[in-house]
Amino acid sequence: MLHVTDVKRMFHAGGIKVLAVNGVSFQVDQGQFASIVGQSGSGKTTLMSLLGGLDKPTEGSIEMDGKDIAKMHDHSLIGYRSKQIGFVFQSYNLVPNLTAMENVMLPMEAAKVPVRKRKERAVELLRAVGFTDDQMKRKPGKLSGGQQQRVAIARALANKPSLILADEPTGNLDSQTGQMIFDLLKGLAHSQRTTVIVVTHDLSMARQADMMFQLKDGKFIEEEG
Ligand SMILES: Nc1ncnc2c1ncn2[C@@H]1O[C@H](COP(=O)(O)OP(=O)(O)OP(=O)(O)O)[C@@H](O)[C@H]1O
Repeated sequence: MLHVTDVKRMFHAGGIKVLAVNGVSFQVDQGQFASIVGQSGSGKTTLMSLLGGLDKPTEGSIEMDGKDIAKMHDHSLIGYRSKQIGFVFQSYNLVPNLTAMENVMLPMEAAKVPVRKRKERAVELLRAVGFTDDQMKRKPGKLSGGQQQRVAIARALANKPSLILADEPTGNLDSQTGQMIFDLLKGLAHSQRTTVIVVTHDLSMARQADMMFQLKDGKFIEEEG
């Protein structure tokens, strides 16, 4: 379903050319849980931006269900992002003055899902990430980091995306909570048949994915370390 072929992304910084992504190819099937691991500056965030349609490659193709997003115009990319991609960030990015329920309902409101359906789906998703009815009514400030990330994951799933992109989703969590979030994402990839790609710099976590890609200087390398 996701087919990336020889993707490059070059930046010009102060007269110097930087190949942040330098010829990356891979394929991930529906419902697979993949990890991208690499040190700081290896090109992880740049690659995720390209996959999420937030940036365009200098060369190469990124086919999602047969459509090359590298060739899409800006208005089609906006549609691609809102309908097909769910984003999960290191810093959760929840709206602080909305409850967990309301945060999960927000993307459905943007997609014009009827109110009753929004509520039903938000409850279903929050239960799937382990929330009780009482916790659903709390605002982010009254939830732990791990719980906030669970809300963010439920929100990312709201519009039934084909692909979830999670950039360092466990980066702000202690190792035990981080492992639980990682397991949750893996379980959801399989149970909801949503492809999940997680970026991490934690090799031991990355190894637990169905497939692991190791980035170094913008290229995939054979596993090391
Ligand atoms: N907008 C930009 N302009 C110029 N250079 C950039 C730009 N974005 C990224 N780079 C360069 O591309 C390389 C890859 O950066 P990127 O942010 O993708 O790495 P990363 O693996 O996500 O790092 P980190 O783990 O620190 O977030 C780095 O050398 C970076 O300086």
